[in-house]
Amino acid sequence: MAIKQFYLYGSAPSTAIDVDITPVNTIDELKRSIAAVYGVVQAEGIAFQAENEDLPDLHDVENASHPVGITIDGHAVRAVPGPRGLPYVGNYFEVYPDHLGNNQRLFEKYGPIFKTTNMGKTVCQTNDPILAQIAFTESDFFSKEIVDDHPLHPIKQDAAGVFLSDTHNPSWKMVHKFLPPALGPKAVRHYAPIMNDEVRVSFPVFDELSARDEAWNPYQYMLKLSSAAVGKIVLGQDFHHFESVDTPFHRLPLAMAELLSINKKIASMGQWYSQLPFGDPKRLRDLQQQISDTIVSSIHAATAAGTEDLPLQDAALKSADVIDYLTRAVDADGQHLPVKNMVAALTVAAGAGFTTTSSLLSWLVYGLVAYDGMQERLLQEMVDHDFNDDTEVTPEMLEDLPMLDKYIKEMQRRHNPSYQPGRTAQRDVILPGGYKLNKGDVVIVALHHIHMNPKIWNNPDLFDPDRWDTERVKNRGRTDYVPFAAGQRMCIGFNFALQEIKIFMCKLVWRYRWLKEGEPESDYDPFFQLIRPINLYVRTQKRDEWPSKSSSMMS
Ligand code: HEM
Repeated sequence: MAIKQFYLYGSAPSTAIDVDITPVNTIDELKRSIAAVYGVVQAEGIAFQAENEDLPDLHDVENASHPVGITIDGHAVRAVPGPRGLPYVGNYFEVYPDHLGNNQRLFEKYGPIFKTTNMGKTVCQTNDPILAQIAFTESDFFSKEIVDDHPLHPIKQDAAGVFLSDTHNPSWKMVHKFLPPALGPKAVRHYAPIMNDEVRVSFPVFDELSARDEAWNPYQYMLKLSSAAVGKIVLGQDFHHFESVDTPFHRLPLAMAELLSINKKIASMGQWYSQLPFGDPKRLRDLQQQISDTIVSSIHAATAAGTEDLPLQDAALKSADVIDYLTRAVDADGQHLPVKNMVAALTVAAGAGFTTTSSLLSWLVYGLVAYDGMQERLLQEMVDHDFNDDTEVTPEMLEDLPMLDKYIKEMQRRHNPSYQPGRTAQRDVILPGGYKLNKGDVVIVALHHIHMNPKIWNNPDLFDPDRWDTERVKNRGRTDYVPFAAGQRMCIGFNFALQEIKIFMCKLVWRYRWLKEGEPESDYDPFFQLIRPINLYVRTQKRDEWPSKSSSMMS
């Protein structure tokens, strides 16, 4: 038996442990064995050395007379760097309120991964696409496990299966079997008419706002619009959001938006705060109950309709809405999704559905008034495709609107609503670059900062939809652009979101001219769980003329 002593370079040689290298025949096999012992994610990054001499071949390692040091990508193995914190609050005042700006500064100072502690919660953040890909891949190394330090911990809910529960919880597998077919590309196509109707219903209100010629805050109305669509398509409910300019919000979207806002605050304040029996934590629990009660009533109403059971894929195409789908859909064993999972999953799908799309729609409106020429180019594309006031926007039409597509892609690069999907180390792990994590450490894939990483994106601050036509962007890496995350726990609603947003944008850009009111404020709301614009005001004018077709389209 050939036993050699190995240690992680960067630690003292006295920490070396015995490893039996008898079964190993090549240097690559040795690297793989060592990777398995130490949890090195990419074995090919391993190199060996002793007494500051490189040991490139197997026989060099075999003949070494001292403990063999292990380096990763030419680096010593090191803890994830980060700023020193203050007692109790940690790095809170260094990160908040401008967490996007401050985290950018920390990436510039510490490199592709850094660690901060805020009020007792410690997370690592990465803006590196390779590290992101490793974290996003459900594996022996990482999983979505919502531990105490995870940003979703205050609203963790096992029964939800999706979004708010651990991948290892059996409810994830269960809900993930039932919910995605209802949000897959085919199912979403059959919701296009409802999406057209929802935006049409909003016209009298936007007409009235245009006639008043007053400045208004688009977020409130985009929230009304996107929650109305999700209310109809996911929950089968009419929220009556567009009866007049001042119609109040339905209590369900209001409760969900408040819940997210409170969660962001609780998550940034730490574990002790979430345990309080009064104040924000109590309000959070009350809101959760209120939302669940409303959804239970919707399920009862759908079940009372007594429709036939159908296999998952058929149910997805024949159901009137997602709630109708879930009450009818049965799996290969003829089983329904249990009601407790149904309530929680519907709550999550509805909440995830409209909070994200309302923020993105608001940024898209922001782009119409902030970025020169965008509105004109989007309108021209519709003119060239023979749009008119009554055009029913179909999924087929959307496939042939490249400007709209790249405008939305660029907006999700520059101002994506979601920014902090977290994954948890399942064992002690050594990442490329030699960064060592302990089991239970949380890595946040900083979506905004990947999208703003100058190593990936030329001139990342510049809003430039045409970059999507360049070879560099077309040939980008798999995790260079991840607005919906990646891997098994990525967004299952992205088909829904993109179709809805495209239909709404077509209709709203066709019908209204969007005008700047003051200097558009690109600042985001630092106290919201998602990135949404704050203090954005616009005015609209109902269009009464449109440009002519481009000359290239005349023939
Ligand atoms: C612009 C719109 C949207 C964005 C940017 C977005 C983004 C994301 C991201 C980043 C995740 C991963 C979260 C994590 O890993 O912790 C996610 C998950 C999810 N999203 Fe979306 N989303 C959008 C719209 C929607 C819509 C419209 C729906 C449903 C109607 C939806 C339903 C979900 C669900 C259920 C999950 C959890 C999947 C799972 O846990 O396996 N999303 N979304």
